[in-house]
Amino acid sequence: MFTMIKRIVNWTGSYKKRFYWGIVWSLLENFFIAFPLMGAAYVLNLMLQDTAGLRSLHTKEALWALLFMVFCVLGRFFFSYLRAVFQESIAYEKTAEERIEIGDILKRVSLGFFDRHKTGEIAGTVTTDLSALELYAMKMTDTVIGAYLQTLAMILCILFFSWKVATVALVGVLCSAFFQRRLVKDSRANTAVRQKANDSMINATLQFIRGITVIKSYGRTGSAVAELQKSFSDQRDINIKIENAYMWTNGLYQLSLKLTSVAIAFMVCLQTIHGEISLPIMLMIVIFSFVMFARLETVTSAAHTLEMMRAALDKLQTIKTANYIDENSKDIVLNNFDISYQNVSFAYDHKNVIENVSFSLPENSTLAIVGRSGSGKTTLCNLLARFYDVNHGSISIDGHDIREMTCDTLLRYISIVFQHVYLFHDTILNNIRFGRPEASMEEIKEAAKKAACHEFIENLPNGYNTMLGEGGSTLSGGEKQRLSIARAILKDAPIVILDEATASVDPENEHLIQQAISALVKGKTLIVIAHRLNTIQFADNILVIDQGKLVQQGTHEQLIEEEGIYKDFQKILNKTSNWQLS
Ligand SMILES: Nc1ncnc2c1ncn2[C@@H]1O[C@H](COP(=O)(O)OP(=O)(O)OP(=O)(O)O)[C@@H](O)[C@H]1O
Repeated sequence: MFTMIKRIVNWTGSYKKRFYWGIVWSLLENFFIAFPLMGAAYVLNLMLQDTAGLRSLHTKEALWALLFMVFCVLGRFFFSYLRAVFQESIAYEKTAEERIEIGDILKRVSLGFFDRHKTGEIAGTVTTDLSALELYAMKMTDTVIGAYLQTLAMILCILFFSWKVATVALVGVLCSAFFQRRLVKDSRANTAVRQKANDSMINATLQFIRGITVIKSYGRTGSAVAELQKSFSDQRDINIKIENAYMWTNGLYQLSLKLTSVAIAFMVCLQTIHGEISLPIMLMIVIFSFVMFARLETVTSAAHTLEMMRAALDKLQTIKTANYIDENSKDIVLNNFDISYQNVSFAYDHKNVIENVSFSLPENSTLAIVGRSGSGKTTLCNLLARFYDVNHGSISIDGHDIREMTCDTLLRYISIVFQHVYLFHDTILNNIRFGRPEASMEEIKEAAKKAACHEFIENLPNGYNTMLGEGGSTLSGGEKQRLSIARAILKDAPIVILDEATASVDPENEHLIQQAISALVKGKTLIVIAHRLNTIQFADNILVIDQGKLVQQGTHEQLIEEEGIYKDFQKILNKTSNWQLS
């Protein structure tokens, strides 16, 4: 438990000093809880002496005692307030910083990171885990530290009157610590399982929501819901298992503290009978014995919650220690946009996908990449955008290896239109503006006109301020595609990567999209992943990729004369005008 507290303290980073000051205020607060009891014992002592006729109790003495108690109550609230001011907002401030930092990190890691860590896992860290830290990190550490400080303050007060009773109290606390350690051990073992069940539940839920159209269209609602329900019941089972384990050990812990209270009361009675301590002191210590463990009794639940946070901190650590893809890169100003791939090889984990590919693409020219589905076309483009880094060879622009450039710099020069368009749950205006946040309304409308989407946007009830569903779900495929092209036109980057995706739209939309694409690529260095040969016949250079290898290259006229994949594709195209390569 204390290692966990140490971890949380380290996690607070620059707020550590405030946390330590909080402990000082907490200690003082606890002394001010113990002092009134001592004051009450003192007054009681005087009253008993008065009753026994040994000395008379003066009103002045009673007033002073009353004043002292009021002072203690005020002191307690003052230090409690100071502790709250110093400590309580730390977790909120820290988690806000963490969320911003994670956003930054996720922007700079390779896409391979997202292959290794599921979306649910990352979403769980940013939402559930950080929320748990936000809500409980400070509260639980305060509960534990406060409880031990209060017990320490009370034992020190008892020590002032009887070292024997103080020793009994100390031994009792040490015994209870044994059960508390056991509880922490159980919690630690179960937390990892619970965390896994939690991530699986988030993943299953996300998958269910994302795949809802496929699930419905295949009539698999029953089995999909069953899978979702399984993740919910796994989560329930592990929670019940944790609670059961907790109940027993916690029961023993509470019992040890109660027995210690009884032992203290017994001990103090014996000492009173033997005349070692007076009756008022005995009463004070008996009161102490039942109050001193009140906060300590809540420690197990705090320790349990703290252990739950261990997994959250572990997951946070995994994200925070992820390698930036552009760790040692810098901002480079490019003067031209000649692109060159030299002996490029790449593997996802251990699966070779690109093998020794070399080609060059002069500025302002058009390169088309064709090949069967899964041949590596998208991967070749992803390497240019540094979504992944090459394993061997190099890619350069204007003679600079792209690994020397930060992703932000590199991506300033590149616009990508993906085959699967993603639009944000935001207004149409902001979705287009994403290409260039500082763009004016006129520039946005101009880009929309070029991308042949101004008209349909204007016809919407709220025009450019229309809110889109998540992923652009409220628009047709063709409309989404044109909006994404408007976004790229607005960005006006000198290099354009186009995952050509007009195959699945109707002829009218195809015409509009082609019109939008022509506006986008004018005067740019263009790489187009061609799904249909008839759209790339005018490319300056065509690469034919087969199983990650560059097997042919040349113009359409040259390739059509050669025996090979390209000619075969052309034959198929001639046979059926609707044929798709991928
Ligand atoms: N993130 C990934 N992790 C592991 N393997 C991947 C990943 N992405 C793609 N692959 C594999 O790499 C190979 C090349 O994929 P890529 O998407 O580059 O092909 P493609 O030619 O663009 O295909 P398509 O035309 O169907 O889009 C495929 O075998 C694919 O299964």
